[in-house]
Amino acid sequence: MSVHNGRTVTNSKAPGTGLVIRNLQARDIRFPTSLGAHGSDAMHTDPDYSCAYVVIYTERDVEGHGLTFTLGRGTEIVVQAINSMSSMVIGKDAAEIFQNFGAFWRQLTSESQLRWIGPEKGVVHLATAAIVNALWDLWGKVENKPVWKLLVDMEPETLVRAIDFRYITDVVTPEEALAMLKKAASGKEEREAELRRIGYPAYTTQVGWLGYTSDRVKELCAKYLAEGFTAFKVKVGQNLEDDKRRCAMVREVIGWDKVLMVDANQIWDVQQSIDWMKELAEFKPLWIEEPTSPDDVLGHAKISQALKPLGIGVATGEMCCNRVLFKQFLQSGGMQFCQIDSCRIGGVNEILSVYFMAKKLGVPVCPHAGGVGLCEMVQHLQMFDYVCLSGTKENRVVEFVDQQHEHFENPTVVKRAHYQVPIVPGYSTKLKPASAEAYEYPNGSKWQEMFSKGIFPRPAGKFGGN
Ligand SMILES: C[C@H](O)[C@@H](O)CC(=O)C(=O)O
Ligand SMILES: [Mg+2]
Repeated sequence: MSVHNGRTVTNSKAPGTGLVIRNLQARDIRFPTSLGAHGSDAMHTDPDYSCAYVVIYTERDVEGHGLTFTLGRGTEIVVQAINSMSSMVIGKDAAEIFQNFGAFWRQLTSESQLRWIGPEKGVVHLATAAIVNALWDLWGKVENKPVWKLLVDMEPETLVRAIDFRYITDVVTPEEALAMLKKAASGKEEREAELRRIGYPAYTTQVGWLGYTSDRVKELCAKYLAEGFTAFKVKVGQNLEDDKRRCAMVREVIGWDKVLMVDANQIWDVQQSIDWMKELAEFKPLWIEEPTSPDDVLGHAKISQALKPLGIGVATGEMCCNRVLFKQFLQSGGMQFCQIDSCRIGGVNEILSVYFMAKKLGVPVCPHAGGVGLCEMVQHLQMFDYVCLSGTKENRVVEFVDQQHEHFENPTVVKRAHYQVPIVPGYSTKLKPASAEAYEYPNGSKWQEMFSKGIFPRPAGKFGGN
């Protein structure tokens, strides 16, 4: 095998496994979550949990489903970006893509004109994520395995070939990644068996959306406590007195032996983050999430240093735009908890590179999952990490939000606050056809009904924004 740095290797084609991609469809799917303030935080006060949803059709009776998460308005722009990229996928042989996925990923993200509107960030990168996630779903289905198991059983060489190491070889090289996988191979079977028995620990954010009333927050804390949750995340950042009141209220219900996290969704300046968190320190939060701009690596490092004596870590990553930013956060001490997101960077391939860097630099990964389909996807990634790479659950937990699962054909299963291993082949990303039809924006039956009842205004303008 030739471990490479994102370049094409010539001997990679598996004979007789051709799977030509015939078509790729992108759809704008939106759920009206703003009506109940579900998903609300200090910055995103009225999110309509949405996604740009991709279906990849092949010459055989197998499809790939993928998505990238959005908040409503703007989803149409991501759909357009996916359409603009689709010619790089249609007509390709998926079997060839999978054998040398890193080289294909580099092609997709390096298209000589399209890259100008990124590169590897923003709308084009969200579009990349949707396409790449659909390809992994397809791969899992072709191999008849859920994606976590596909990764677990994969030859380390094939897995490493899926990653484009450009820009990160100063921290981790393909050879090192390969060595890490080989080193972690001992104990794999035991960890997989344990995962199948117990699952992977989850924390909940469902209790703490900023737009929820106090009664609702208390009721939900009690509900998730009774379900066995031991870690709870609460949104903060708009009003200090209100934050104190809410944190006190949550502590009153969950007690002091449980874990509390707080999330500011980027609302503060650097010094303001430090000052505000000193005020909230009495509630003993494990971490402050996204205190300031998601691009401010040195600002996060300063906040981390200032809060360390208070026992508060900094968590970030859900809006970290690519592996280069993750590299700098991990190198600089700007994140004590690395929150990969399955849709923000370029899909599974790039996320794997972040897992390798996090392992090398000793930072635990706690995936972000507040969004449509994110719980469905990140469970696969974290399970791979546990079985094949980090080999530990220490300081690690996966976010769980209890929303929109009913729209997926194979939703996450969480029991006793643990994600259960997905058993259906693929990446758990297929929406139920009836849900996709009903919530397609703006022509789906649910949206038409809401427009005619005046619940939402009919969209105006070329892009259909409401
Ligand atoms: C707008 C989203 O709901 C966001 O608040 C999610 C998030 O920050 C999280 O889950 O963490
Ligand atoms: Mg967050």
